[in-house]
Amino acid sequence: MESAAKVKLLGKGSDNETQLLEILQQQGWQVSRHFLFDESGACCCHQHSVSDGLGVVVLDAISTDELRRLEASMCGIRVPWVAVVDESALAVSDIRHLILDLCFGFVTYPVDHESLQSLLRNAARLAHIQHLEDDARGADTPQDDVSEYEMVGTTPVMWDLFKTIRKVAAVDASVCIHGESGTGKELTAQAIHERSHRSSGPFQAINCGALPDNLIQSELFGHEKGAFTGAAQRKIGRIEAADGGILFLDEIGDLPLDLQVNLLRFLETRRIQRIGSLNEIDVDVRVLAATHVDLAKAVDEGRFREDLYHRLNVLQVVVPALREHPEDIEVMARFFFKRFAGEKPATLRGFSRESMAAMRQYPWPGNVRELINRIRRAMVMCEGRLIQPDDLGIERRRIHRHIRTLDQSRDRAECDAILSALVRNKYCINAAAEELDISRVTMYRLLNKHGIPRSPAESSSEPELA
Ligand SMILES: Nc1ncnc2c1ncn2[C@@H]1O[C@H](COP(=O)(O)OP(=O)(O)OP(=O)(O)O)[C@@H](O)[C@H]1O
Repeated sequence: MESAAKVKLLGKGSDNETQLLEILQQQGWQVSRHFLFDESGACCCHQHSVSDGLGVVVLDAISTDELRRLEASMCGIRVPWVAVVDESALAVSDIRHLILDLCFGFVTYPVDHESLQSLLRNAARLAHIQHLEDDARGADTPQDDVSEYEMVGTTPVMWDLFKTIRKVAAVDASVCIHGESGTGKELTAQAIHERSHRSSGPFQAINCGALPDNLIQSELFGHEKGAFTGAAQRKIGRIEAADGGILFLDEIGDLPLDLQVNLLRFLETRRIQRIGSLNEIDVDVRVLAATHVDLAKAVDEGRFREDLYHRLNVLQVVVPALREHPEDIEVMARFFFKRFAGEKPATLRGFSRESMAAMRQYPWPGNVRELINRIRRAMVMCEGRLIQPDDLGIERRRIHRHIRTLDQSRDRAECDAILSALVRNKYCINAAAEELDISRVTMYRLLNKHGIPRSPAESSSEPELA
């Protein structure tokens, strides 16, 4: 634990620091003193980091902007931080957050020598067991917890989805689940299954786009031994295996046309014939299908049978894209953080505010699946205490930062309101303007002012605010 006796004292060069330096030296700590910010205003505490010591950060006369830079920098340093702060500064929420999120503890002026000594000793002990823990941690197994099928969402669009799931689960008709890739279509199908009277029966899922044409027939309907070359054993198909339960046909738009005929026949007769068999078998299965393509268009273009479309599309469920409910991102992020907590380093505590802001503004082309992947990777790779935008692989320059004045705050609120209205109205500018109760002309002026894209396709170059 000797190495933990090293203390880095960081501040803006105040007299308080000079006194602290003397106190710490008297107490026997090996102290080195450093400036928090360089001449350009960049926070340089990471330049002075030690992997085996303690950090004392003096939060005297520090602006909101400096706090943000400090937070980002401290996050990347795995040492226990002790803050020294004026009692009055605890009224500032940014300072409170920095202490709560990143510090082991804090002391206020006038500094009580004994309290500081005991705080630092405890911090040093914590650093010591942290090292032991880090050394002991091998390859943890991923933790897929019991809430695997739990759907998270607190926004009106998600409440609508939950309501629809409950209604649809109560009946036995076919359902077509529409939604972009990774939005949660399969999870929706599982939720319908769980809430339906078939919940004690099987849930069989098959991705119609993932199997070669020659295999999908036997995968769906099964085959008898010797039915074709390579059919060494009898195989029960997914439809038969789902007897008494639910068959989930993902990417139904990819089902080859000849198999669409067979599926339609099954839906009409509720009977199947294994390949190579002359017998028909009664099967009691409810079919849920999912698609990320516009099936009605596929019908118009002759790629999907109209009769099958109507058979499957008795009830519809639309799963919203993540960008349509960005307000859910925070709660989802925390949910997935908990789910994969077993894979994270012990020091990692959560997300920085910058990363939360970045996630809210990112367009999420891969939806919830992409959110999960980015969070999971960030949790494994992050070396600091809070996940930063870089850990998530989301570009920092796209994030709204450094708000200094009331005007800038208003600008940001205006920009956020316009973006949300556009997303809610699927980028229909008239509808968004109407919702915001402004004219089209004003809407265009504001779009130009904030550099907001006029269509989702343009949204990869998001606006940047001061
Ligand atoms: N609302 C949600 N709450 C919690 N987890 C979710 C939610 N929506 C989706 N997920 C998770 O996101 C991942 C992707 O969901 P799912 O596989 O259901 O999407 P999908 O739309 O079927 O994808 P694809 O189009 O690729 O088939 C899964 O791990 C799922 O558990």
